[in-house]
Amino acid sequence: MRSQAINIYEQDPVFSPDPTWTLAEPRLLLVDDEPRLLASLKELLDGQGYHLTTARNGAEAVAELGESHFDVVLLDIGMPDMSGHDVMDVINARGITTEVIVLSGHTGIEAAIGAINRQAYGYLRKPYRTDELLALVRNALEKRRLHIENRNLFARLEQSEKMYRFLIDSSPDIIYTLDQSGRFTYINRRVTELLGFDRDALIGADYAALVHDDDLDRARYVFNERRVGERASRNVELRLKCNEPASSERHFETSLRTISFNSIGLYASDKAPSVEYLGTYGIARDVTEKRRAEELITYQAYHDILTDLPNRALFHDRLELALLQARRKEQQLALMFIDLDRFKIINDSLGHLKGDELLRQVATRLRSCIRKGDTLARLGGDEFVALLPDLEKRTDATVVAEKFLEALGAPFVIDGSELHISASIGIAVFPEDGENDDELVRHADMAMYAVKSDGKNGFGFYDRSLLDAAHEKVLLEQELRRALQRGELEMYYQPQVDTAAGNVVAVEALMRWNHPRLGLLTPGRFLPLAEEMGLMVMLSDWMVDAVCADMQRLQRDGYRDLRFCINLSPTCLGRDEFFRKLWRTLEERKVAAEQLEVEITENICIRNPDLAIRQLNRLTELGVRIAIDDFGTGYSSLAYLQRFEVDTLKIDQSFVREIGQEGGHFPVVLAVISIARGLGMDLVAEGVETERQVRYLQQAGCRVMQGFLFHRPMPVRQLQSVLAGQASARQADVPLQEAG
Ligand SMILES: Nc1nc2c(ncn2[C@@H]2O[C@H](COP(=O)(O)O[C@H]3[C@@H](O)[C@H](n4cnc5c(=O)[nH]c(N)nc54)O[C@@H]3COP(=O)(O)O)[C@@H](O)[C@H]2O)c(=O)[nH]1
Repeated sequence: MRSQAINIYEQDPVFSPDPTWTLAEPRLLLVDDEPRLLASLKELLDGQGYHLTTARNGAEAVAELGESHFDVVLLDIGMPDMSGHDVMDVINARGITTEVIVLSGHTGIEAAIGAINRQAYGYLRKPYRTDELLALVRNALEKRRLHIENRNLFARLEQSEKMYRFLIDSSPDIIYTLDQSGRFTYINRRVTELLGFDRDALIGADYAALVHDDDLDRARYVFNERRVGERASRNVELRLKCNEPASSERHFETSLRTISFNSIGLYASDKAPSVEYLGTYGIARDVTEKRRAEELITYQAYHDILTDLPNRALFHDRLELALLQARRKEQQLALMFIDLDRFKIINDSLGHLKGDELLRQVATRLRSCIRKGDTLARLGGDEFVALLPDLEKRTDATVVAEKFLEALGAPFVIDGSELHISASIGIAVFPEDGENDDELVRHADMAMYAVKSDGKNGFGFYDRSLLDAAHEKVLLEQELRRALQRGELEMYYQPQVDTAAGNVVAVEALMRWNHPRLGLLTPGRFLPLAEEMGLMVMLSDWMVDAVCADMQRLQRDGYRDLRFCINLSPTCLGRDEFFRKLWRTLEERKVAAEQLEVEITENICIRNPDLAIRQLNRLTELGVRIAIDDFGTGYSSLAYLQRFEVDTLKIDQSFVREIGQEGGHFPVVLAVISIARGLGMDLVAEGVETERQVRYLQQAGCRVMQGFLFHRPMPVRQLQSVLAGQASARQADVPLQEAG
């Protein structure tokens, strides 16, 4: 509500009430050049309740009239300097409001005519009768009183009219009246401010000049409203045209405003409305901003703010509708679940602002691949869905999926740097792969996961076998929860061999699940599930216990220098509790922290490098060694390697696997070896499977190796025999190479 302090009296002095317009003590001016007559006149009027002022000639009278206000002037005509007529001319010329009674010694008619022509109230010839004079003065004062009352009444009327106009014109609403044929008879100033129309030009114009063509039908009821009271039109919203005042061309409609109308019929009499219908009176309130705000809220409720794509809610609405139509027309429709590969890593390493920019660019590219009737929505994070109604055949979805992958294939430029990203797309087609909204989404999601676990960057359709896999997953989840209590988990150990000395210097602890139904499962089958289910902390705690127990056992066997390497998930490293647990267990088992090495991957520093570095330093303080696993495959900055103590670099199996042909050159392997040397770290090559690899690595300067060529991961009992065999072989001086 706008408020504005306006003094309407200031705008027009006519409406100021005159404080002198009161007859409490009437003011009389007595003018005569004959001092004796002036004195007797004064004496005559004294004691009558008047305020008397005297003037001895015309000039004095004019001066008094200029200074004070008088209700009645008793004026002599024949004065030497200035006649009574001259004084009256001054009174008339200056617009002085007073009543003049002429007192004349002249006997001729001219003096009387002159006085009457100058609007004298009365004329008395000298000598006059006292009672006659007093009566004339009283009558003049009565006329004066009536005049004052009239003026005050008029001023009040003018004032209230002005107040009414002011209120109507400063109303935030458009207020109007129409005649019986729908033509404006009145409209307030607000119409100009709001719609840009000249209000005078609108008077006499048909209301239709203002109304948007599409709303004319509804407008008819509002603008021809004959009803009054409760039944009259209330809060009817119409769109009104706006006039563009600045344009030199006659550009009539430039935009629209939404206006809410309340209107009633206007009748000549309040009492009998049906008798004489005059037209319609209405108040129209601008609700455009309210409407826009509501529209924005609705838009935001159904759209993803980052990409401007439909969100989950709108997507489900559209899917429901599309399904209704597809059922009715017996058509197919495709639902595609699009999930970006490795987005989390990119987002964590580059920061969320760049991640957001990437998502925006991805959305733009995906949108460019679909047709008008299709819907692309963002469900959240890096998950998009596409809905393709009117699908002629299943393979049409293939074309769109290929387009999506191709569109994402070109590099993205974010802040001047090039970025590559791919996507895994799962497709479910109605009615074959799902009958309803929920089923289709679930099945497309399953198909997408299948693509992910099949190497990502591709697309695949849902089929029943995926459902079996999903059931299997649910089953596995339940079994994993029970695996710990049932003692089905077991630690295996894979030796790391110093190929120059020929002995096992360390073992990597690798978890196994002796699954009652599926046999021995490697971590790839159940650790991601455990991570997803939030069981990782529990499993890690169990692993630390189990490894420390085995360390103690082997220590008792005499292997005090054997190093045990454990894999640690970032989820565990972030917990303070883990350190207490590790320290307590090492204490209880009486094994040296220096015998333990924690393998982490480079990515551990991506999400929260400061926390990771703090925690790694705590491990070092405990005496535990740190190894970087899969070095060279992740996303790390060498700068991080200098912020905590790294004891060992492990050359990743993928690099070792490349060492194929004899005499070849494998620069990544050489680079990792020289980094380790340069930073004074130990080196382990993992995944060594061939003699050729051993030779190359040895020549390049890497002595310690781990791989199937030497040993596969094994249970602790088997490890004990390997170590025992190694000890006796050394005694017999037999070269170390496992037989099986
Ligand atoms: N947080 C935890 N993670 C764990 C734990 N135990 C294991 N893991 C992680 O699982 C990854 C896979 O382990 P696994 O399936 O046991 O595979 C290891 C070896 O069996 C395999 N390997 C070793 N030598 C060879 C070889 O010559 N060829 C070949 N194809 N594979 C080989 O490599 C895995 C060990 O590699 P790495 O860890 O990179 O040294 C495992 O990598 C852990 O990340 C656990 O208790 N907690």
